[in-house]
Amino acid sequence: ASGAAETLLRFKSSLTNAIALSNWNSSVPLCSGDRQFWTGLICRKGQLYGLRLENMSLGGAVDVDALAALPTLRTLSLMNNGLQGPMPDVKQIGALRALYLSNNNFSGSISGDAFEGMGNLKKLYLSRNEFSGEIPASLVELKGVVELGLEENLFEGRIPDFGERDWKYLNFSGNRLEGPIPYGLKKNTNFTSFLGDNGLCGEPLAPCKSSTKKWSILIGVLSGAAALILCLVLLRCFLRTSKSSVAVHDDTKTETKTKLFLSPKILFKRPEKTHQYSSTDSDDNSNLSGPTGSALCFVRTDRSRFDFQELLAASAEVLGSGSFGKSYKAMLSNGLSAVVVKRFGQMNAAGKEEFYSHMRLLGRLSHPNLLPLIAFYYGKDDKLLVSDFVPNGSLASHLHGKRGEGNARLNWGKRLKIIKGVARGLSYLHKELPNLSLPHGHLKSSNVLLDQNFTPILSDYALFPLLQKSHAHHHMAAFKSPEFSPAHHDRTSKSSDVWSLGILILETLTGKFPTNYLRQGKGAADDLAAWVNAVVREEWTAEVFDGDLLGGSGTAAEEDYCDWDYNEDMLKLLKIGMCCCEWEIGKRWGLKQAVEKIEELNYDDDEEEENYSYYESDYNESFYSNSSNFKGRRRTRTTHEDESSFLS
Ligand SMILES: Nc1ncnc2c1ncn2[C@@H]1O[C@H](COP(=O)(O)OP(=O)(O)OP(=O)(O)O)[C@@H](O)[C@H]1O
Repeated sequence: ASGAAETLLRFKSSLTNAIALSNWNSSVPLCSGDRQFWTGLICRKGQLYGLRLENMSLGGAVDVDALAALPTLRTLSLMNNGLQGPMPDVKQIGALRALYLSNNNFSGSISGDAFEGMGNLKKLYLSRNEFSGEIPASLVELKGVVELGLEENLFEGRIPDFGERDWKYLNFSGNRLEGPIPYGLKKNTNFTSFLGDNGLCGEPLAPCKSSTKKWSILIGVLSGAAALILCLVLLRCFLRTSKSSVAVHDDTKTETKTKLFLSPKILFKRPEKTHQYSSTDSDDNSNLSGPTGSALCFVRTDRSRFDFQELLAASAEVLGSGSFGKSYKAMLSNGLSAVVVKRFGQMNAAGKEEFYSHMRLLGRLSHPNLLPLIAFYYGKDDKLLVSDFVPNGSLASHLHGKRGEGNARLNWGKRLKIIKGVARGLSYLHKELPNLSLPHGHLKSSNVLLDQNFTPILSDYALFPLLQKSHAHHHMAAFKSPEFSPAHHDRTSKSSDVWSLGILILETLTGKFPTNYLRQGKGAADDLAAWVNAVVREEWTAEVFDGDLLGGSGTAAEEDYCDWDYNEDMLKLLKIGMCCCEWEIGKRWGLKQAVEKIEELNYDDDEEEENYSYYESDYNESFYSNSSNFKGRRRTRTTHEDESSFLS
């Protein structure tokens, strides 16, 4: 084996879950001309030029010593994996031109000299890890770097002065940086590059307050606070003497307010209100007639408006980091409405005109099972989409999240209600957006939000035309369908949404997280649909259902299956799910058929469901006794007089 092959195998051995690299084999050459024989290699003129090991679910730490022994290596991408540990000592691979480590679990501070001597580096992406501490000083010395992605880490302190450059990409957003934005960074950047960094100021954000101004504000605040305290003391004395219970009530109020004020999650706070991106909203929709300025554009007439400054000034918390960027919940200053701002960093597939017209299209959609788009912001690198906050979590959090207070188990009634709503919302999208190849495209359980009544509300729909293709291919649910193969022609179609619906149904019935969400194209042995198929074929059908759904409390292994119960409609829904998950598109059900079949299923009123009245009223013994396909067993309940006859 060549030295490079041995070195690569050594590097591989430091990784965990390197299944995607199973064809790395020392008896096979690495490259021939520009062709590579090992997965993830980039070859140039018969030599190893780069490693592109993205989206492979790789874990473990990076063996930089091994990589340093590859003298021709110029580009290294380990993006979108689960790699851990501190920042790898990349200066050992001094000739690198591009380094992509985004979307991993790297953490800790990066030493100041981490990039010393890497004079060839042009692109550095460390986004969406947990790097902390200051931005390393050695980075500033690398004058060739024109693409720098540091967003969504925990960097703190000031942004160093990189001098003037023609930045092709620059992003510091979603960190804990503070202080003035250096002058040189104003060129080719806009404020989205700094969004979410509490404490940054200066162009393109609001101006920094001068220190004299700060002092006068401080003095003003202090004297105001002193006056307030005096008033409070007097008020308290007065209340004490009049009615003690009122004083107790006041204390509680003060405590709540303090907690809110001290919350570390205040992200959008900005010092003052004047920068060039203040809203240009008018009362009509004229700002949507074409791409005008950099403003928050409202797409609906039925919503009260707020301006960008209000959004920036809102208290906000991070809801989570998805495949496209972070989502923030922001409480508007009216104190009543909460909105969600989702930042998309890979949304440059459409030009500005096309983007605006797509937003207009989305703004016209209206259905009880769709999350309405309220407004958007169009920036060169980042786009922001604003929608309502939906208060009851997502289907994913209810199925797979922690059990406990506020996260009651989902009974059959709720699950069926959710699936029905999802089917209706999806069917509406297919009807209203006939020209889109993927009317939803990203249907999965974290994009099914639930309101207080467990009405499902679909989010992140119809975005495919806007997203960079390669990013969409890696992340969107439709591209996890069997008809998509990264290496071949993309055969996804509207039917891929049906496949996603099928997976969602199976996930909802089994309570299992579909590994399908993590992988592109054809699944393997752990494919949820394949698992369900196998279990049903083996007639262990009761085991397929989530224990919670059947009234059991533990996992399948812990349960006594004689205590389990399922009903005819659950089986019908299981079948619908399986028919939607057919690998062959020709055999797969169409959406219309799936929706019709789902609509035929019944559920009782939620309240009754909670009391298990379902089991009393809808129990269909003849189905169970006649069914030879399924081992139906009834949950042992003292109220069932006919228990023994069923089991015998
Ligand atoms: N409008 C909303 N109201 C309430 N929660 C929301 C809203 N939008 C998103 N969330 C929740 O915020 C979290 C992050 O959402 P986000 O859409 O960014 O990522 P995701 O759904 O996990 O992945 P993806 O980006 O692939 O859709 C998720 O738990 C999601 O359920």
